[in-house]
Amino acid sequence: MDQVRIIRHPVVQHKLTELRDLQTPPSRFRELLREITPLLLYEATWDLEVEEVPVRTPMGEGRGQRLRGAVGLVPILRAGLGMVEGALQVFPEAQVWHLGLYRDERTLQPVAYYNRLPAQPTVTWCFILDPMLATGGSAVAAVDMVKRWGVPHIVFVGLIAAPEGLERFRGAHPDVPVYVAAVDSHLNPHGFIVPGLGDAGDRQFGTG
Ligand SMILES: O=P(O)(O)OC[C@H]1O[C@H](OP(=O)(O)OP(=O)(O)O)[C@H](O)[C@@H]1O
Ligand SMILES: O=c1cc[nH]c(=O)[nH]1
Ligand SMILES: [Mg+2]
Repeated sequence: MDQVRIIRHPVVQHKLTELRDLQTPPSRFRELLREITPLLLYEATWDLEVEEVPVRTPMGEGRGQRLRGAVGLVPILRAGLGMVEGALQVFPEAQVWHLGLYRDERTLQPVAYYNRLPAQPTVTWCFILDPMLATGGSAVAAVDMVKRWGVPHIVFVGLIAAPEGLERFRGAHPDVPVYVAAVDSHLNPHGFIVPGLGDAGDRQFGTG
């Protein structure tokens, strides 16, 4: 399987275009991010395992399927926070484990500032949520942390990736699938995705 999947669904692309638009204010940006995340997860969850179970309907006995294994959502602060609510609509019982990473503006290296993952893994599947994969440093660092935690199945779910970042990510974690709505042209000299959408954290929270 190609480990990078671009979700080209028309509804996803419609919402992504509004997210990119510099006129979109933070309130609408947050709403769009909440709306688009379940659509991304729909595609990113095809490989989840199920088990056959009996089900009693008002009309009698039937057979059904139930998801197997606990799901963890791992938003990368800050921007990944905006994807949590939409992801919880898909997995209301998921555990949410936050990772705090920011990119040093000068070196573009990720700096970890929050990680309360317990010693032992508590989930089987882990969906790492971050709208932007630019140089790939933050995504690689997040997967490093989740792998050290010991989760067997890890998937990265984002909105926009840069080709440079995807190459770096594939080099570091070829086993981890990446689902995004777009792969853009390139990174500018400051490490921003072009055309991208700007700083996803600032656009959500009205900062910067
Ligand atoms: O692929 P990279 O080059 O590592 O860049 C991507 C990272 O940059 C953004 O976070 P940022 O550092 O702006 O932190 P913030 O979400 O707190 O604004 C974004 O949400 C990613 O985490
Ligand atoms: O374009 C970019 C690059 C990194 N982080 C963002 O939020 N946007
Ligand atoms: Mg930011």
